[in-house]
Amino acid sequence: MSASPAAALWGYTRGARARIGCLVLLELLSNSAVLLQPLVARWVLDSLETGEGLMPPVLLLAVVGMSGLVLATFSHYLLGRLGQRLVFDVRRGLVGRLLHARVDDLTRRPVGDVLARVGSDTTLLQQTLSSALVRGAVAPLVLLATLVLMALLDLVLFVVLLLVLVVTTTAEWYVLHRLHKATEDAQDRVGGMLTSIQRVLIAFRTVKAFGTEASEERAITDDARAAYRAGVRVARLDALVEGLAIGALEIMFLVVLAVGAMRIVSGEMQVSDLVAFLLYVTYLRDPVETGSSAATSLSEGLAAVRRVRHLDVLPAERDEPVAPAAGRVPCTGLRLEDLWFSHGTEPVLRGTSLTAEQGLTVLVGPSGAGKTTVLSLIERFDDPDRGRILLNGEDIRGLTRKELRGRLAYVEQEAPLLGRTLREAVLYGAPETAEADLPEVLRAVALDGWVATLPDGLDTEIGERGARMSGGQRQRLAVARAVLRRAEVLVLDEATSQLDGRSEALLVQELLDQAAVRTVLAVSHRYSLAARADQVVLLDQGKVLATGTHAELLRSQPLYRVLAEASGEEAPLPRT
Ligand SMILES: Nc1ncnc2c1ncn2[C@@H]1O[C@H](COP(=O)(O)OP(=O)(O)OP(=O)(O)O)[C@@H](O)[C@H]1O
Repeated sequence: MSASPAAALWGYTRGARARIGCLVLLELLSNSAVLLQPLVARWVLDSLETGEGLMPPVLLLAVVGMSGLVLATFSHYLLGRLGQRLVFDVRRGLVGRLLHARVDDLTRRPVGDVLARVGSDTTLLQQTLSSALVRGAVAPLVLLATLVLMALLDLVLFVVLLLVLVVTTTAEWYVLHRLHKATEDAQDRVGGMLTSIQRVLIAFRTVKAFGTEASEERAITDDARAAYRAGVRVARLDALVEGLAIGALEIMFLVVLAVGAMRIVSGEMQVSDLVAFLLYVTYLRDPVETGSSAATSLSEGLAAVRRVRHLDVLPAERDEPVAPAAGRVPCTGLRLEDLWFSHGTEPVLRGTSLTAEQGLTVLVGPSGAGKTTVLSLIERFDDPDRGRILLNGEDIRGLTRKELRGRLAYVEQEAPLLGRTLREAVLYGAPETAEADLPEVLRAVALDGWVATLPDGLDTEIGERGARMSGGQRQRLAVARAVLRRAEVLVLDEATSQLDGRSEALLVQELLDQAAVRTVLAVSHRYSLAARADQVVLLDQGKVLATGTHAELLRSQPLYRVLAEASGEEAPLPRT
């Protein structure tokens, strides 16, 4: 967040500066054509008075007018295209940042707010990065040229006009400063509203079940109202800026007309000079309006940049190996040695050590014991503060994250699915899988029967009527997806929590089959899985209390017995 918003905004134009330069030239050309017109009009009027031929000045006026029009139209199109291109570049950069961010950095942000920053804030930037930059650069030059031409036409009128200009411009800058703050506030409020909507959408069933539609509606409406009020404030200040700009020109026109008329009466000025001067006064409107709308857009853009930068500076996960080449340790599977980890000040893991070799290891423990945290460290979503993790004898910090994750297959707690169709969802992460392998894996997770009932089978779109998936079906598909990766280690977080007895029995069997050829580490509250495991590790308050079989832990660990009994599953072994 070190660069100022203005520097960051300028940074976004990298790669397009030559195009911006060409557009500035094009705009200067089209404005020059416009600025020539009053002088040619004066020539027309003088020709009328002196009786010289009218044709040359009228023809020149037409040519100059047409050239200005063509150049302005072309420039308008090119500016629009440039804006789209620059916003595309910003969005592409942001998407890259988001996807390479650290899990914790991104998941702690409300999704709605992230969406607002990537969506509406970047849309605001579009205008700023094209029209505002180019026209904002050209407008002062055009204004200067107009003023110089006016000064050459009549110095007294010019001084009068300058006084009005200074007063109104000062007022306009003051309002612009307030507009800048108001815009930032309005964008923040839109982000807040989207966050509230996202919260409700995620827990929509709970909202219905608890009958809280009305209170949620009130809360979101309050957010929407706050966004509305902030937007109205922006509109008010925007209108004020616009009004000041137009009002200033009206006053200038009247003052110039009055003073000019007096000067004609006293013989100090020609009528054709006053007409040309008045034309320049009307032309003043253009660079002043363009300048003020460029300033407005720049102000909005800077507010947007500030919000976009919050995402744009998200540090990426480092992906180079960080451990010194300490050499291999003779062990297989996963070995966790004395892991310490904290999210803040309080450690979540306090010297966790465990070994999971080929076979099924089930990690159990009370809620908040640190089970998911252990899996996060194995996947290197985070690195431990102390201790190390070995994968088949190698310190995982000696592997790139990509390499490490390629050797693991992970099923996260909510088992979210990615992909448009069921086929894409199951092949996610293993797209090279042969079509012939799919029936077997679907059978293994007991989804073959359900898929057979769908008219479009695996091509059924997820989320559409035909494929509304239950939590259990989603979990089974997530396990199938992980199995297809044929990784060295299968890591599962509560992968059987939503299954009925029959599907669970099938899935447990599949996990046992997997455990016959690879290391399977499963966090589970289901003691039916623990009962079939090669070993069970009991974690409590970030420490391993005991390791053994289900029967051994039932006998020796009161906490394990309490947890097993509380799960309400099949009766534990007799106590000693
Ligand atoms: N991103 C985070 N920031 C701060 N604290 C966190 C974060 N993630 C987890 N924690 C805390 O770390 C502790 C361990 O959480 P973890 O999710 O590992 O427990 P768990 O054993 O998997 O629990 P459960 O069985 O309920 O899923 C909890 O106290 C939790 O509140």
